Amino acid sequence: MIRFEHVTKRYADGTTAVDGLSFEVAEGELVTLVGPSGCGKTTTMKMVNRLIEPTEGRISVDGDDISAIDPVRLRRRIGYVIQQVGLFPHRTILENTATVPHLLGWKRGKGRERAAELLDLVGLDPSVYGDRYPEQLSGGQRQRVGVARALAADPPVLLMDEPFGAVDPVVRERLQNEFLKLQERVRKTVLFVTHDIEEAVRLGDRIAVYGQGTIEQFDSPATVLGSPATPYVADFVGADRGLKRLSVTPIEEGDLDQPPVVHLDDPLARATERLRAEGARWAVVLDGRDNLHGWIPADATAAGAGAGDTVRAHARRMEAWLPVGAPLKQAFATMLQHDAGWIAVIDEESTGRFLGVLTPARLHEALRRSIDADAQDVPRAEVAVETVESVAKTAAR
Ligand SMILES: Nc1ncnc2c1ncn2[C@@H]1O[C@H](COP(=O)(O)OP(=O)(O)OP(=O)(O)O)[C@@H](O)[C@H]1O
Repeated sequence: MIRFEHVTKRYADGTTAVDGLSFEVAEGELVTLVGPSGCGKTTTMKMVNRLIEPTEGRISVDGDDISAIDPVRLRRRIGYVIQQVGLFPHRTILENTATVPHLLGWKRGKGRERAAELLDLVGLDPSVYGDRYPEQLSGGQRQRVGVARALAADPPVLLMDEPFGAVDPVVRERLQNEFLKLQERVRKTVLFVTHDIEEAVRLGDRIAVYGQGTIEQFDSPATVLGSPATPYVADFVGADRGLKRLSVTPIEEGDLDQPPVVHLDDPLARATERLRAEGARWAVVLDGRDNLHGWIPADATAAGAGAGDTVRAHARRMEAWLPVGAPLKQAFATMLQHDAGWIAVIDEESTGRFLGVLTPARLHEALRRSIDADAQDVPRAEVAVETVESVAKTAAR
């Protein structure tokens, strides 16, 4: 879909920012360009929408040589999201989002309708945020508007230059998760620039690791982490690649344990009796729709329970939970944050249906699974084997 053939960019002062670059991004693929500051990532990206012209070589989008396409027309086929978002301060969020449809000459109503749809898609209720101005939004919300605006005219290609670089790490991780879900639905061909290897491995179907103006390795995240092509890549990927593997390995349903489950309206005496009979120290508490409510200890009856009590009166809320598919790293961080021996895993934040619990032992197994799967592609000796204990030590340092 996007193809670079022997592309070089030399600036007027003689700086060679990009040197003989050749690579391809397939349709619907998300490729992250990662590397240290000044290695040529932004130059690469800006050549795709002709904000910068190459000195040599050829770039094509969907088979068309872009040097033959009028830059303004070209940019309308390509969504562009940057760190500074660049929203118009005196236009509402809805108007900002409808910028490209407006430029394309869509009827006002149709453009606004599309903008509202897109705001919804990035998790901003248009009836709440549509009439606000950019300064009335948080940094993370403004980034979402940037993504919505870039998608408004449904371009096949999306260029994203450090789009989540300016927000704090927690918001950043949330935006990354949301963007991955969105990408599953819209399947754009994406070039994504970042200097953060962790972001690169989390988001990319493939990663291009840049040296100085050249690509040192272009491969799947697992291969880049498990089998760096050069000492430079190994150094850039870093010694803590076991931790990064935690970032790219999702929690799967098969990783979960099934502890005893009770419901809010169950009689307390019966529930605790059952736990005692099963030798369990606690049970997960669900509401009437099988959504996670919390947990209850086996000795709840000892804590001054009345005869007619239900589980509801003694259940404790559960803060340590995650949706399935979240990275193991987040599970590990959640366990540490809540000082929890296990965390609950639910279907999706929106439905809340309880699926099971993840324990440290199961987390360890999941990590092994990821390493073993990877070892099929790369020599075993190359794979860093991390245990939960060693990861915990690294994290504690
Ligand atoms: N207009 C310009 N004139 C001269 N040199 C430039 C120009 N723009 C960029 N460069 C140089 O080209 C090289 C690549 O810059 P580029 O912005 O592509 O890097 P980058 O990898 O995106 O860096 P960062 O992560 O800091 O944004 C750098 O050495 C930079 O100083």
